[in-house]
Formats: sequence, structure tokens, C-alpha cells
Amino acid sequence: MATRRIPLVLLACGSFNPITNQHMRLFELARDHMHSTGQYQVVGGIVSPVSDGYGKQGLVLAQHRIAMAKLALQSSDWVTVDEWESQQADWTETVVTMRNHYGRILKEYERSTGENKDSSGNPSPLSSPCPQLKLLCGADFLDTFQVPDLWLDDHVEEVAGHFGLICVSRGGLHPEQAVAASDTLSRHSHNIFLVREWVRNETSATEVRRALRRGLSVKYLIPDSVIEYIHQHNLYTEDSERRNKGTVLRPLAKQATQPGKNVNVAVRKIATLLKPDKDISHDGDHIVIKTLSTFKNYNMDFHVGKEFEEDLSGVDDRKCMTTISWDGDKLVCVQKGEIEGRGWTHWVDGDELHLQLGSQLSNLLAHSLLLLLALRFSVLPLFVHSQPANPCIYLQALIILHTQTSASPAAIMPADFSGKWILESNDIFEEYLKVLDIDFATRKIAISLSQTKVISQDEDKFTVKTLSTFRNYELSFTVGVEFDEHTKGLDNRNIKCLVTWEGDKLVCTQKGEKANRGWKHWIEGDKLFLELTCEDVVCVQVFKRKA
Ligand SMILES: Nc1ncnc2c1ncn2[C@@H]1O[C@H](COP(=O)(O)OP(=O)(O)OP(=O)(O)O)[C@@H](O)[C@H]1O
Ligand SMILES: NC(=O)c1ccc[n+]([C@@H]2O[C@H](COP(=O)(O)O)[C@@H](O)[C@H]2O)c1
Repeated sequence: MATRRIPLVLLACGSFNPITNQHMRLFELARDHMHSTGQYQVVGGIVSPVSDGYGKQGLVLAQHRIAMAKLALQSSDWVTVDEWESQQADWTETVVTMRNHYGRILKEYERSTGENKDSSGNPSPLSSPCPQLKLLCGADFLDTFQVPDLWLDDHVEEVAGHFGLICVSRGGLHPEQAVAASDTLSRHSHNIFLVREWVRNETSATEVRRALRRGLSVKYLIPDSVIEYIHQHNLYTEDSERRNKGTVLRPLAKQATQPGKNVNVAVRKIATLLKPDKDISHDGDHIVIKTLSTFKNYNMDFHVGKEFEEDLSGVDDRKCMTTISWDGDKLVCVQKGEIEGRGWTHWVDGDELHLQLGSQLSNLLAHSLLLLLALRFSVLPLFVHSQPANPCIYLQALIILHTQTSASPAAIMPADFSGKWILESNDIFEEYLKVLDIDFATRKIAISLSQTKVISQDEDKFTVKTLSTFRNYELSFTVGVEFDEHTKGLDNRNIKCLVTWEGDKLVCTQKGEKANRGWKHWIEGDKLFLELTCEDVVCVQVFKRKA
């Protein structure tokens, strides 16, 4: 007997700021994929734009995002826009939105099966199987599960385990790795459907907004009706992009103050009202970190490598013998005293400054990581504060910090790029070569070759050698010092270059005949990333450190 398919509803949650053609494609791709399993019959799709309380930079009002999504989806006979989430006063956890929709779906199902019950009240064999609801997302969404304090573990468990996920590939991301890296996701991998989009579409709402601000065409990226709506309401401007700038994303603020996080309610209330500044200055290994707030100020003034007596008045009023030292490019602090294993570690990872606090008291949250979200030279950090005034309580409070120092975190902890790096992936390299006017034959050779980068770094002085069996290229520069480069053997142009630190990224602007030309280098774990930009093409190369 043929098994009957499970009716399935797909739910996509996001900003949809604005909705793009690719958002709508996700539904089509997911439906095809789920039908191909032979198990499911997709019976509907829901777009659920997030509420204004989400706090994401540049988020225009929900009423506009809803209106645009409705206009866009006029062409679909099975995907609809739902306003429930967007109309909630505060931002709503995704799982709460899922429960709400699923409750509604189940009611409808019960109503329909009510008509088909046998004498003992059970659904008759004629009834269709119980419907399911799954969350539809792009590969970047899976990565967000790893961000500390963004998701509650129980919620990830419920989304992946109880409901299920359908995840469509995006850019060079590796959703299968995101699943493998998470215990929760890998436990439910049978309920996570990875959909491969072969016709790659890199449209992102952020890029669409940028183009609109610059007065560039976005035709064929978003529907004409949406373009018209945007122009009528003058939606995406420099002003609208500043909306929520400096605001901590609501999930980060909310999840970190959940009762399940062992937060002292009274202190949490005070802490969440605070807006302290963090002022970091340094002169060689002499570092001063001032944390200033209307509640409490705390200053640290130390020399790396020299033990000193730290008076934690205003924190937990203990004294410690403290030593802060470099461990690679991490700043590691050991605080010897009454509390065992006390200390912290600071490091920079991409645009983020991480602080890991450890102490016997905080074992419950032994790996509580902070994200200090950095925007170019200004950082918007989140601050987790250990306040064991009551030894049973671990306080985790989020405070918004605006760093007002010209010294970026990278100036304190510059990354070390030295080493040999082997090319692993080379995303849209051919488009990049094309935009540099490199001829067909050279392009075909170049994309087929492996590359090795050999980087020597002496503080801010760099030599980067790019080696392949076809051509070698060498570049030397000092961060902050402009230089002339002749791209010999590449596109043979003369350009004026300046490399600067942005966080721990090395960022180069290349001024010359080609617009918007430059590159960025950064390290994540044992990977070296190189983002090459020219005009509107962005190519990402990933290298692996050679042991
Ligand atoms: N090009 C794309 N490929 C695959 N998934 C995508 C793509 N664009 C958006 N998505 C997915 O659509 C959902 C809603 O996305 P969202 O509203 O955040 O748009 P976005 O383009 O990702 O926005 P932003 O550029 O601001 O990050 C998310 O699950 C996201 O991963
Ligand atoms: N804990 C949570 O439920 C949680 C955390 C972060 C984002 N989200 C959701 O993920 C989506 C992300 O959208 P953006 O990619 O536009 O930021 C939003 O719908 C947001 O509400 C949910």
C-alpha cells in the first residue's frame, strides 16, 4: 500500500527588509526538495517578518515590510505573508512564532478530521496524516545557532527536534558543518533537510538596501511592485539605515536575561538600564581599561606579564594577585585569590572581540562568551559581568558599551598572519578576473590552479608571496603607509594602495582605474580568508594553514 505523504507547511522567519526574489525562491526550492523525499506534501508556505522590536540596524517599519512582502507574493498561489509576529509589541523568539502557527494548523486539522472520526473518536483511515511545520532558512541562519546568547538551548532543541529545519545553501557556507559542529543539531540531523541551490543567487537584503541608497537599479533582484512601493515611500535612505544603529539585537539582550541563565533579578534590572563606556588605551604592554557606568566604574591599569594586586572594589570587593599575559594574540588574565580558577581571556575574532570569564562561581556558564560587535573603528560591545556578591549567584548582565578610543582592539591584539597557507576554496574567482579584464585563456588557467600564500609579518610590516605553477606575485607593505603597486602579471595596472587594520582584519583599498577595488584578509581558526573586491564583484578565497 502506498504511504500517504505528510502535509507540510514551511515557515520562513526573518527581517525581509525588503523581501527579495531569492527569499521567494527559497520556498520553491524547499518544496521541490521535500517532494523529492517522497514523504511530504507541501501544502503551504508562510513568510513571517520580524517585529520592529528586533532592533536590527536599518530595519524599516513592519507595516512597510509586510506591505512589500504581500506585493511580492501576489505571484504565488501557495506562499502567504503572516502579520502575527510582526505585530507583537516585543521581538518574539522564533520557536514562539512556530508554536503559534503550529497551534493554528493543528486546530484546522482537528476540525477537518473531526468530520472523519470513527465510532471511538479516532481519526478514520480516510483522514490525512497529521500536518507538520518546518522552519525554512538559508545556510547563514544555521550558523546563528552557534552565537553565544542568541538562542536558548531549549529553543534550538525544539526548532530542530520537534519541528525540523529546511536549510537552503547560501554563498560558500557549509551548513553540513554547522550541523556537525552542534550536538543538538547533529542529534536531530534526520530532521534537518539541506537543500542545494545549484543556480547560485547571492542576493542579500543588505546589498539591495545599499544599492537603493546609492540610487542604483535593483530591478530583477526584487519584484517591480516592491521597487515601486520603496520609491513611493522613500524607504531606504541614509537615515533609515541608521535606524537601530548602536542597539543591541533584542534576542541577545533578552536571552541573556532569561531566568534559566541564573541571573540575579535585582542586579539584572539595574544592569540592563546601564549604558557604560569602555575606554581602552595602551602604550606597548602598558594597558588601561576603564569601564565607566552610572552604576559602577572599574579601572584596570596593568603591564602585561607583571603580577599586581587587584582590588576588585565595586565588583565583588575581593582582592586578587593578578597577572595578565599574552598567549599568542590572546590576552589572558589569571586572578589568584579566594575564588579558584578565576580569570578571563580576551581575543579578537573577525569583527568580534570575545571575552571569556572563568571562575568557580561561573562553572554553570563556564564558557560564557561575549560578543563585542565591532563596526569598523567603533565597537558596540556586550559586556558580561561577574558579580558574585552572593556566592550562589552568577550574574550575567548585558550592558551596551561604546568604545571611544582611537585604539581599535586590533591595535592591542594584532593578528599574526605569518605562515604558509594553501588555497582550499576560491569562490567566484573567475568573475573577479573578468571584471579586471583578464582574458579568457588566462582566466581558465588561473581558476584551475592551486595557490600558496607565504606571509611574513613583523608587527605592521608585511610581505605576502602568492605562489602557483603559473605565476608568482609578491607584495610588501606597511600598515598605514600608502604605496604604489603595479599588478604585474595580473591585470598590469598601476594602483595606489593603503592597508589598515579594521578589528583584526587587514583591509586594503586599491585606488585606480577600477572602482571599489580592494581586499581584506583575516584569520578564523586555522583558515586564512581573502576577500577580493572589484566593482560589484566580491570573491572569497579560503586558505588552510600548512602545518
Ligand atoms: N541569497 C540567499 N540564499 C539563501 N538564503 C537566503 C538568501 N537570502 C536570504 N536568505 C534566507 O532568508 C531568510 C530571511 O532572510 P533575511 O530577511 O535575513 O534576509 P537577508 O538577505 O539574509 O538579509 P541580510 O542581508 O540583512 O542578512 C534567512 O533564513 C536567510 O538565511
Ligand atoms: N532565539 C531566537 O529565537 C532567535 C535569535 C536570533 C534570531 N532569530 C530570528 O531569526 C531571524 C533572523 O533574521 P535576520 O537574518 O534578518 O537577522 C529573525 O526572524 C529572528 O527573529 C531568532
